[in-house]
Amino acid sequence: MAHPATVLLQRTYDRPLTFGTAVIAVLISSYIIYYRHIHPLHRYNGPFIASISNVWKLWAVAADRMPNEIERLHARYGPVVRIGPNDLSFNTPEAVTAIYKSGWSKGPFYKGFVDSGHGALAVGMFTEMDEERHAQRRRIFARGFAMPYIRDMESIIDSRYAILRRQLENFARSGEVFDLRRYITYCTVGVLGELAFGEALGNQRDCDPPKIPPVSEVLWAAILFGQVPWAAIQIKTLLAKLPSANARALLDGRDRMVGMAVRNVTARLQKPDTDRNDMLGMIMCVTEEKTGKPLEMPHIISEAFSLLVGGTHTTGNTLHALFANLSRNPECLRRFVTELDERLPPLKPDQAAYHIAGLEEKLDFVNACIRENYRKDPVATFNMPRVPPKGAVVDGHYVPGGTQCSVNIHALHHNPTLWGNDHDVYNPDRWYGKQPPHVDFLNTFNAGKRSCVGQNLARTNVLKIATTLLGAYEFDFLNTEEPMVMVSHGDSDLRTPVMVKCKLRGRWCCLMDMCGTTGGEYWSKEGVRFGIAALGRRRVTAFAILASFADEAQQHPGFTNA
Ligand code: HEM
Repeated sequence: MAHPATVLLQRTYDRPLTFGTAVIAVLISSYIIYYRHIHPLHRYNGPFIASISNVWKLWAVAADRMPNEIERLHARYGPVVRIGPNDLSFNTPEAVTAIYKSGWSKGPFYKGFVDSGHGALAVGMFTEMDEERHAQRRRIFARGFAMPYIRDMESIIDSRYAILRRQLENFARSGEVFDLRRYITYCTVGVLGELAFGEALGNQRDCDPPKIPPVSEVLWAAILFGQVPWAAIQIKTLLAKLPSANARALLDGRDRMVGMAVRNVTARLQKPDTDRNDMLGMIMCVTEEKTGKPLEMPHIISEAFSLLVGGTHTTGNTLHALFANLSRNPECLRRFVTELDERLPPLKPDQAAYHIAGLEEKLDFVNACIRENYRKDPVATFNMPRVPPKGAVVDGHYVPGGTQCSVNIHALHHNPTLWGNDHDVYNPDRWYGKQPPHVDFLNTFNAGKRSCVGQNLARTNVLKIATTLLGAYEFDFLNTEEPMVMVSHGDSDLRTPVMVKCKLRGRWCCLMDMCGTTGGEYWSKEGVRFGIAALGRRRVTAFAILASFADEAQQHPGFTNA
């Protein structure tokens, strides 16, 4: 009788397909058994598919649902969820402290942001995994993002707001309906361009959409690649071959944006002696701490790329959400405007916006509205994993070294144990009262040494634009019955338009163009303009000023000259 081993070999030889299938089945079962029952994260709950592959994360990003899905998983499984074979998600402030304030490095996810196959980009501040090199790079940027620099540059920032106001004043005059989001986007992109590159980006004057940096597409691609960084190049090749316009747009967006960064840096290098103290100029002047050499071109381009990605879409989207939230809460809008009227003097006729110095301190309810918007609709909503070098405890849970740990900002801001069951409701009053939520509950700009370096600029833009627009114009919001649809490519994007009609509010009505000093840059109420015209443009009389415009008129040089 033949030996059993010989029989088995003989059968294997006879039926190779069956044997092959059996081997594959054994390997797959062992893989699943390992990740489900032996792997150090096996005791953490989460979707089955997430425990054995990164397919769940890929799906959540591809479907634009990552933040909402993470929120849903926490509601189901509690404060810690396994969202990948080697990934844990948390949703508590204690976890924010442990993960982001302990100096852990960024996880392999961030390799998705480094160009896969494109020569121009090097590792930059945002993607740098080495903490020491990151700290050096961040020191370079520190001056450019500090509040004193932003105050110094305020007149340049305001020059962009002046264009925004002229656009709105044209709409006020024509009575046309428009989508406020568009004009805010052009303005915030313009501001970033001025500060970062010394020249406007995005063509604010002509409102030319192709000139807006395609940040959404870039983030979508980077975040998708980041879920499986070891397969980024293969995914890119696959996407390029798909007969899908969306896939093309994704890849084109990334290439277009790299192109924008290269163009801006090249243009800036050609005028090294410009007296404009922009951020790129600062970066070009610095030298690497260790070598004493100036930064090489791919590094400069990479930092320019980070500024474009980090600084444009985020600020614009925050403001879009703020206007959408206020328009759906008329009582909040009324209190916001009343506080502006009570606490701020009218803008002077030649002032495009309020000065940032002391502005926040003068306002309470306005700050609560902005803070609540940062809470309910944070825009940076991709998972931002950090990796402990060795085993650590996060919010009472043991985490082995090398695990990707993250607190999704949206999930934290919608954790019912922190905010109550009305976490989906826009309610600025939750920031009032004897016990407002702890400041650590809010993590819009993330925490620790890799938190948002541009937050001073972002906060400045949000506060100045919101106060100026709502102080100067009365908006008729037209589509407030439509639900606010936020889609997340990783930076949440308000898809619902903010359709408005606007008119100048009486107390802001400007006499400037009546006095003929600005070449018609400002608009005035028809009735008053009429009266002035009859009297001659430079003769502003008490008749024309009437009581409600007296303050503005008296501050205007044209008044004293008249
Ligand atoms: C409302 C507006 C903004 C929000 C919500 C926001 C949010 C964030 C968040 C959450 C991070 C941390 C990302 C991570 O850990 O992976 C970050 C980093 C960063 N942000 Fe912002 N940001 C905003 C505006 C800006 C602006 C205006 C700029 C530049 C002008 C900017 C530039 C950056 C850069 C360069 C980083 C990387 C910092 C580092 O790794 O050290 N951001 N931002």
